[in-house]
Amino acid sequence: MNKRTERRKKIEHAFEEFRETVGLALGAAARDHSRAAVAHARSMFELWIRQTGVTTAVDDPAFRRCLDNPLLKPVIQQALDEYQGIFTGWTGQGPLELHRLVTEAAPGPAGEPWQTWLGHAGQRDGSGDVPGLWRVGSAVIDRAPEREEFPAAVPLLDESHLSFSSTPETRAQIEGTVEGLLLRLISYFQPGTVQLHVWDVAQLTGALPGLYPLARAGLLTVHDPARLHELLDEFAEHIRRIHTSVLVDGRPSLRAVADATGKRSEPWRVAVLFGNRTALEEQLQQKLQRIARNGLACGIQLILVDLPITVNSPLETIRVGKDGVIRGSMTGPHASVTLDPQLPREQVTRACGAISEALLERRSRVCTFDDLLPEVRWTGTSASGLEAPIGYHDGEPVSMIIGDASPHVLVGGPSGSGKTNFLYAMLGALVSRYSPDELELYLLDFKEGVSFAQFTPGRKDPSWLPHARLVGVNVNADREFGLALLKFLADEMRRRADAAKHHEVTKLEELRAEDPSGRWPRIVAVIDEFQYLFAERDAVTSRAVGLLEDVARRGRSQGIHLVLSSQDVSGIEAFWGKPAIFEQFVLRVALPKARRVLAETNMAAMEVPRRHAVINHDSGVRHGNEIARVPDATSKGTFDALQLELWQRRTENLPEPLLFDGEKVPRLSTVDDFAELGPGAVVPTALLGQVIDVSGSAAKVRLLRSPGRNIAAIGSVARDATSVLGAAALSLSRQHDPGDADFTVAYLTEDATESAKALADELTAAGHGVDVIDLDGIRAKLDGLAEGLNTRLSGTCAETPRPHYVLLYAIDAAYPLLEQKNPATRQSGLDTMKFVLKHGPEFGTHVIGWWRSAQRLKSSLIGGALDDIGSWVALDVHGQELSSLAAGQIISWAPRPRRGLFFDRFEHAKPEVVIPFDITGGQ
Ligand SMILES: Nc1ncnc2c1ncn2[C@@H]1O[C@H](COP(=O)(O)OP(=O)(O)OP(=O)(O)O)[C@@H](O)[C@H]1O
Repeated sequence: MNKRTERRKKIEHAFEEFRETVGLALGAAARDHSRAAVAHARSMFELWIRQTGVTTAVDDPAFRRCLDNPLLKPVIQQALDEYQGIFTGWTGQGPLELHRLVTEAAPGPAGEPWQTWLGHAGQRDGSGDVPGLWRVGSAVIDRAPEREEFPAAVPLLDESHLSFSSTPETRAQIEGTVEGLLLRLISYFQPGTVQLHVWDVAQLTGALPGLYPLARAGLLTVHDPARLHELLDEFAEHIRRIHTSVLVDGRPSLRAVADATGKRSEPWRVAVLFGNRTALEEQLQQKLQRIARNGLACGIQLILVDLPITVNSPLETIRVGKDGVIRGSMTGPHASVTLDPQLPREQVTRACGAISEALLERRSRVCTFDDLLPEVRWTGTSASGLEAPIGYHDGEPVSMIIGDASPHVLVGGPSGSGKTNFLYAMLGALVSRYSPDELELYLLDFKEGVSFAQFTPGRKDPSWLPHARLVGVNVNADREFGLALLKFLADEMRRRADAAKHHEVTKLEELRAEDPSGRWPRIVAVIDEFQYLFAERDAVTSRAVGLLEDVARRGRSQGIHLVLSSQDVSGIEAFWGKPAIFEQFVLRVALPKARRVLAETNMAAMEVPRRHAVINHDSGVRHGNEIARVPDATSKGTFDALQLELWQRRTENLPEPLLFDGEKVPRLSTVDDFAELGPGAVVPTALLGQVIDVSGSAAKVRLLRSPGRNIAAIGSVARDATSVLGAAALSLSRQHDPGDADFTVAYLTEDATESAKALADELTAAGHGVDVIDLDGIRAKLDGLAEGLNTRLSGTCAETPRPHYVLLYAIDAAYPLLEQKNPATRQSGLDTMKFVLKHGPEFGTHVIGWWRSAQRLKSSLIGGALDDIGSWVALDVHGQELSSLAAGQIISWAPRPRRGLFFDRFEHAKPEVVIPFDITGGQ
């Protein structure tokens, strides 16, 4: 091969190499380009997936084409792996856990499907656990790898308000959800525990028609579209009331009170307000905001539908988006909610009907007297007050509290409205809770009839009420008895105040703490038909008003409480004229159609049905109204059975209550003051009758050996006058040993004969010397007495004079005889009588005489001799005839049967009423 050829080959080879090298370089570049292009495509693809979301991307048809591209597959796979990785904690676990939580927080009708509860009335009373959540539907997390459902629920009652916003297309669906939610609420609790209020801006009726049967039982109120302000005002007032009367001890909410006391005292009020997507006018908006802010603590729950509002309180929302997707604040923005389907209309109506029925039935269930009584008797302590149920409302007890905040009670209602029955129910509830050491009762009934008499032992029923210390019946003619009771209470109040002062405290509660061994029961004084006490414009009324004012104002701190009952409070001028008294009667009880017991604008008593009462612890203002059905407490087997049971429980040493029966004439022999008399008295005391006081004491005249100690019975009523003389003689007789006293019994008219002789027989039987004389012997007797006194006056007799009681029956009948003068001495028999009256007492000779008129007494005792009658009992004699016998004071006294006016110049400032004793048939 030549050189040329060789060189050529070399060149060709070099070119070959060059080409090869260029080819290699170009191939590598193309490969790099293609690799970069794939990487870029993958990155772009990944970016797109990330931006769109892998789950959305997977659903995109354009995207689906890329799924087959093997170059992009790994990108998808990686995104899907990552996405699955993110949900590993959720898938399978999350929804299950939510199921568990909601089942726990929303038990029974709060969360279960309607088939298990719709149509049955709930049993829970709201005091125990309240569901934390209430189901509205289900939800799914939009982008979860598995579309696993979980329940969607919202907190309600006490926790949060709820707001829905819908689209026009979904409004009906939202209404269905609201209906379902409300049914869950009312089916969970006892009927009455949740009350519904519905307001729809657009329509008078229409919203939630399935619930209308609830209105029958007052569980649902549909409000007028134009009157939202009324509903809001009502709620605002409710909030105020709860704050001023229930949340008074620092507890922040009704829920807190229920947790502490174990009792939900107020129903929940749920207001469902349907709007039209425009805001309310400013004023309503503000009211609604205030209610939203303060309502939850007071049991008010708002459910708003399409009512735009911003609130500064917990508010859950459920909104339907423009895309039709429903989202809730509980489930968050990534979950779409499927609301539970609307409940079948027919079943809803039927269920609401059944719930209403259940409530009406429970309300009408006759709560019995026994329902008012505690299972265990006498366990209550009255240190800080008295509290007892007196009736029921919606099956729940309604209590009354007598204590520092509501010390006195005013009960009103027309005749037949049930006042007496109410008082029995109240007393039954109290006496079964508090023992006689905790509570004492003073019971006064001005009504004709003897309704309180059953508290004392009777002939048929020996039992008596252990708490009763005093029972007054048939006292309408004896207003003085009301006065006596008030006086007793005022005295007791002072005694307690002194004891408190001694222990350096001011109130009964503190006194009891300082003096634990002392007996300081609360005292409740009940005066039925108390208007009789103020019936006249006289001294009794003015004294009663003064005492009542004192007790009403100061009794509260000393544990002395008044319960005044009347058929017509408005007629009691004396009472109304004294607002200071009236204000103290904070607790008002109005029976049906009662007038003026409650505040003037409070008409509740006009609407309350028979056998119900309005109980108001707020001086009768409207927001304090509580309605109670009062059980029958007067039929056989109610109060009487309780009394028998408590009577058997009483301690041995408990004394019987004192009975004052205005219709009964007290027997001398049964009076304590008589029984206590015995021989050896330093100053003999004559008992003339029973005075009207709380201890049933006798009118006493101490027969000192001093001038003026003679006694006159004045008036024409033989029965009463002879009683006065007889009781005086018999009581004096007991104070002398047989034979130690002399009695003269002079009967000078026919109608005195029988009683005078009977008395003489009794005195003789007691062993005393008795000289019985008639008209024939009177002059000689008086002359003899005068002679004896003369001897003593002249000092010729040194013997101690014997007590001598001279009983002159109708002495004025002997005046014609006595007026004749003794020709020798020029003295008349009347002069002799005056002499005996004047000088007798100093020597133990006391005249106890009956003059048949005041005029006759006065005419025979002219010239200062009237002063020798130091004490008297006037019977059918008018007040003005008596002034000269009572140091000239004006005496207002209108005679009344079986009553006398007693005055003892040496003891009394004013006369007092007495009841002449029954002394017939011996003591
Ligand atoms: N809650 C009730 N349940 C059953 N019966 C009742 C109830 N309240 C009242 N009664 C009955 O109604 C009647 C009248 O009641 P009550 O005597 O208590 O009325 P009142 O207002 O005291 O009437 P009055 O002033 O005329 O005496 C009585 O027969 C009583 O038994």
